[in-house]
Amino acid sequence: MKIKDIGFDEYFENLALEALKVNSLEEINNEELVPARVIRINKRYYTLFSDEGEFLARIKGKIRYNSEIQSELPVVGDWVLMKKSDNNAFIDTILTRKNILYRKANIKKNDIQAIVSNIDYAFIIVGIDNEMPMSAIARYLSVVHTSGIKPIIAISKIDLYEDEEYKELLALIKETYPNETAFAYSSKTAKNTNTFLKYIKKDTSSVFIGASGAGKSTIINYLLKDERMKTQEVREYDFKGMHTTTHRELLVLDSGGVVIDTPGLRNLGLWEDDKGIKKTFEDLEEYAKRCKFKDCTHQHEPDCYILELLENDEIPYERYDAYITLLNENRELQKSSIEIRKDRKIALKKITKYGNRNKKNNK
Ligand SMILES: Nc1nc2c(ncn2[C@@H]2O[C@H](COP(=O)(O)OP(=O)(O)OP(=O)(O)O)[C@@H](O)[C@H]2O)c(=O)[nH]1
Ligand SMILES: [Zn+2]
Repeated sequence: MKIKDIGFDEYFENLALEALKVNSLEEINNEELVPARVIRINKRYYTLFSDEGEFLARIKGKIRYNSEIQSELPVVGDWVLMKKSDNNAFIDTILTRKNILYRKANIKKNDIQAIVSNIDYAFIIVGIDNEMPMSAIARYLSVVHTSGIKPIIAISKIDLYEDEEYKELLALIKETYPNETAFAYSSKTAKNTNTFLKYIKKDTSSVFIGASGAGKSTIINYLLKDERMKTQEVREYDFKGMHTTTHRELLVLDSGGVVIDTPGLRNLGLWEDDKGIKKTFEDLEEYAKRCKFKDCTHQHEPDCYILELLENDEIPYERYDAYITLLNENRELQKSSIEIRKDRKIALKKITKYGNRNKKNNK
C-alpha cells in the first residue's frame, strides 16, 4: 500500500511539492522530508504511514504549520512531512488541513480539542432501538457542518423492527432535515449496507459518530469484512528499542476508502459553533430575520415570523423543536462560559488585591 491509496491526492501532493520546493515527488530523495499520514497517536508518539512503511515519530520542537488559520498539534488523519534519520522520525510540517473535527475537552471550560482531520464523510449512526431525540441528530449535524464535512445520517439495526417502523423514522428524519442525506440499514441482515460503499470509495476518508451502542463498531467491522479492527495490530518500536503492540485507528476498506475510528471521536461532547447551527437550519435562520425582535427566541415573542410559519404548518414541528433546543443549549453554554470568565476575573482580582495588601503591610 502507498500513500496514494490512503488519500494522498492532488491537493496534498501540491501542498507537499510547494513546501519541498520540488516539481515532482520523485525528486524527493531519502535524506529529505517525505509525506506521510498520521494513522495513530499515543501520547507524544505518532504512527505515520509513508511510502517507505510505518514510522513511529515525535514532533519537532518547533513544528511548522503551513497555514495562517491554526497552529495545532498533529491529529489522526493529518498529512505531514516527516524527517527520518536512522532510528528516529520527526514530524516537521503539518500540511494545511482540508478540515478538522473538534471535541470539547472540558465542557465546563468550553475548551476544544482537535481529534481528526481531512475527512470527507461523517456517518451519524442512529440506532432504531435507541430513542434518540431529533434534536440530538441536529447536534451531530451541526457539529459536522461546523467542520465543513458532509454528514450522512444512517439508521441502524432495522432488522429489529417491522419495515414500517424504519420507513416512518426515515420519513420523519427526512422531513425534519430535508437538506441532509439519510438512509437505513442493518449490519445483521446486510440490508442496504452497500449504501455505505457508495460514499466510502478510494480517495475518501470517513468517520462514524453517534451514541454509545448505536452500532458503529459493528458496521465498521462489517465493512472490513472481518474483525480486523479489533485484531489488526501494528508492531511499533519505541525509542528504547522495545516493541509495543497497538491498534490502528485508520483502516482501509477493500474499496480503497479510508475509515478512521479514534477513541477521541467516541467520547461525547463534540464541539460546534453557531456556523454549524446556521448551516443545519439555513432556512429558519433566514426566516428569523423577519421576526420583529432581533434577539427573538421564537418561543413567545409577538410578531415572530417563525412561530407564524409553525402555526401555518409551513415548518415541521420536529424541525422547529430541534432548532429551538439547539439555540437554547448554545445560549446556556455561552452564558456559562461568560460566568466562568467572570469567576476567573473575580478570582484574579482577589489575588491581585491580596498581593497589594501584602505589599502595603510590608511597608
Ligand atoms: N440486531 C442488530 N444489532 C446490532 C446491529 N448493529 C449493532 N448491533 C448490536 O448493537 C450493540 C452495540 O453495537 P456496537 O457496534 O458495539 O455500538 P457502538 O456504536 O460501536 O458503541 P460504542 O462503542 O459504545 O460507541 C451490539 O450488541 C451489536 O451487536 C444491527 O444491525 N442489528
Ligand atoms: Zn422569532
